Amino acid sequence: MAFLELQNIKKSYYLGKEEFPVLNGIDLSFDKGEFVSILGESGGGKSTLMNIIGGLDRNFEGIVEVNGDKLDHRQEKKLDVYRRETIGYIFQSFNLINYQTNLENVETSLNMTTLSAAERKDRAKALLTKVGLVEHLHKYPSQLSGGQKQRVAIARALASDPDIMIADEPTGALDSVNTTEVLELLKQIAEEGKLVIVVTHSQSVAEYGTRILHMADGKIDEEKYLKDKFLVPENTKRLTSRPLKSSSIWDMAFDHLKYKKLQNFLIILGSAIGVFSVIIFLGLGNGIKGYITNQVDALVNPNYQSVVRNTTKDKDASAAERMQATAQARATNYSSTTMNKAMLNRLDNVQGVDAVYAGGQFSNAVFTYGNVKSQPVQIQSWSPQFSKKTIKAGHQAKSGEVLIDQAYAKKIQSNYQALIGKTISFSYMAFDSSNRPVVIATSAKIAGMTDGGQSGAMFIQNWSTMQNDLKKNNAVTEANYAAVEIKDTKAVSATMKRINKLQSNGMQSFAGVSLTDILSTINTITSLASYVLAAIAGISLLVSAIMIIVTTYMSVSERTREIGVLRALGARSKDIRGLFTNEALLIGIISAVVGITIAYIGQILMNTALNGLIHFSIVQVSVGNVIFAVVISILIALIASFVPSRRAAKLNTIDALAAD
Ligand SMILES: Nc1ncnc2c1ncn2[C@@H]1O[C@H](COP(=O)(O)OP(=O)(O)OP(=O)(O)O)[C@@H](O)[C@H]1O
Repeated sequence: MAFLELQNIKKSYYLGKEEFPVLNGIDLSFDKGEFVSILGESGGGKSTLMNIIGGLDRNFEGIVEVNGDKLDHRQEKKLDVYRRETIGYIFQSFNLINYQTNLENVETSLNMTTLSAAERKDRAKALLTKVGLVEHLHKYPSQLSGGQKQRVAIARALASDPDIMIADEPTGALDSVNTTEVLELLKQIAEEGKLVIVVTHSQSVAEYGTRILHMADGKIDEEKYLKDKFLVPENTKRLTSRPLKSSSIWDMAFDHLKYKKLQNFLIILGSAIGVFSVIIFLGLGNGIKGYITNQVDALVNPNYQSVVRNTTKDKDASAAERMQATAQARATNYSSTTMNKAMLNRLDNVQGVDAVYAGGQFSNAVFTYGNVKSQPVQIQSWSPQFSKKTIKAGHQAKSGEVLIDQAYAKKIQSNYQALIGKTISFSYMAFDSSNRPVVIATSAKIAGMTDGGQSGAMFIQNWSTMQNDLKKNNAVTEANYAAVEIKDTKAVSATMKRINKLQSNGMQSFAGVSLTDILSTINTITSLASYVLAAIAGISLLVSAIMIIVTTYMSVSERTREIGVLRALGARSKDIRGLFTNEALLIGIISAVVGITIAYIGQILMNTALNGLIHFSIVQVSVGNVIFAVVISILIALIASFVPSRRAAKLNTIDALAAD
């Protein structure tokens, strides 16, 4: 029984419904050790027959039997294995992979065997030595002559130790010297016991073989035996094949990435800028939120909240609106705004409230030192709600003392701290029990200076000192606001809600805005703004996605032949998809790393630059932000490469090999 048998092979091409028969029933048998040349007119069907023998063409009629086993052309996986183990291809136009060295080209075929890395390297070197290219191992195909390229291709075809070597016009692009050298190599391969089938137009090339077949009109019309077939050595050690290793697919993707340096550098730069901007905006959002919280914490203690008596009947008014109404009512109907003991006790009994501190706030206070008058300001009693950090010089106001605003103190004299201990006069407006205005004109020792920052100027006395002045002038001494202490920071919001719900005579009793709520609103707005900015920055990621799509498409078209060669060597369609997906993934990963690095440097630079101004790290990139950016970058690369990689994987091998 022959090693390779073709029985009644028929093949037609169709143009619409019109049939163009190419092979009209071919019966042939081949043995190992034969060197068979196929001659024939152009368009006679030689290449078509080769593709069928080589397991590239699946649409034909008839039977191909190899070593007694029928080859099932419907099973793609089996054909992949068949090409990997049994067939070696040599093409007229060499079809070497241009971004791999000669050694790597041969190794690519060996990467589909179970040999170890060292064994693969040794075998690739030995094969290139055998074809006379030991000095050119690390050169690229573009650095070789045509004859040398074809010898690399022969070494690659031999790498997996196939039984059948198919060469379609292997000398078509070579001069006579190189032709002889290549034919000698092919003859040597046949002598080693392989079946060599060569398609040629040249009678002299055909004469090299052991048998000549002539094709015309899709049939073998002549067959001539020139010599005996070569003896097949027995028990030759065979290589075991395996699918292309995934590490090799990564290596190839990386090699191609390096080969197209400039193009990929630009894409990576574009994507990295996108990643950088997204991270920086998210980090800026964190920083601004942190900054606001920090600023507010520096001014007020979140565990103390201001509460005033409610004066409006409008139940739908927000707590802030009701507080505003009370502030206005102080000037027109003062007695409606004061809180007596019973009211303060009521507050104290609210679940979550740990203590209640009564206090007073009066507007239209004017301070006078020498002839330096202040603007009309508010004077208020010290509340535990205030942060001690607001006192910039001196100490808290004790009995008979007052804390004055630092900016005003500076206006009085430049060495303003020398004012501590000096007496200052001031007046403010209060009310008597009949709601008539009473001017409190008094004086106090300056205890120190405050800086209210964003919340404005702060003039502060202790409540009992203020009450004394009020009493002396027959003004109402009841509190007009209270600070409630809520020790459990998490309970602040809920406790304030309870206070706002308390009612008497059908209207709410109190009004109080939780600073925590305001803060969380501000923080929500800041987060939103930073997400919007990050999303805008994300547009550049979209652009990079488009760039990846375009380059992967371009890459697929440029590398169509490479795809064909890899398939002919036995790579599976999913290996081809992996090749392009991996390259896009590498771009995504490198972009993320570069983007994160620039963002990290940017964060340091921006924080250093702004630290003098705000004493706060305004960009605070979190680990979560970084992970988010990496995931987005990789996802975009994956999604962008999805369609082009699939297209590459689905390419028909014969068409791919015929690509220009
Ligand atoms: N994909 C295809 N679609 C339609 N017709 C095709 C296709 N491929 C090949 N043919 C036709 O099939 C016939 C045989 O082509 P094939 O390439 O096998 O011939 P060949 O003998 O190898 O020719 P040459 O010596 O010029 O390479 C030709 O007439 C060709 O036009």
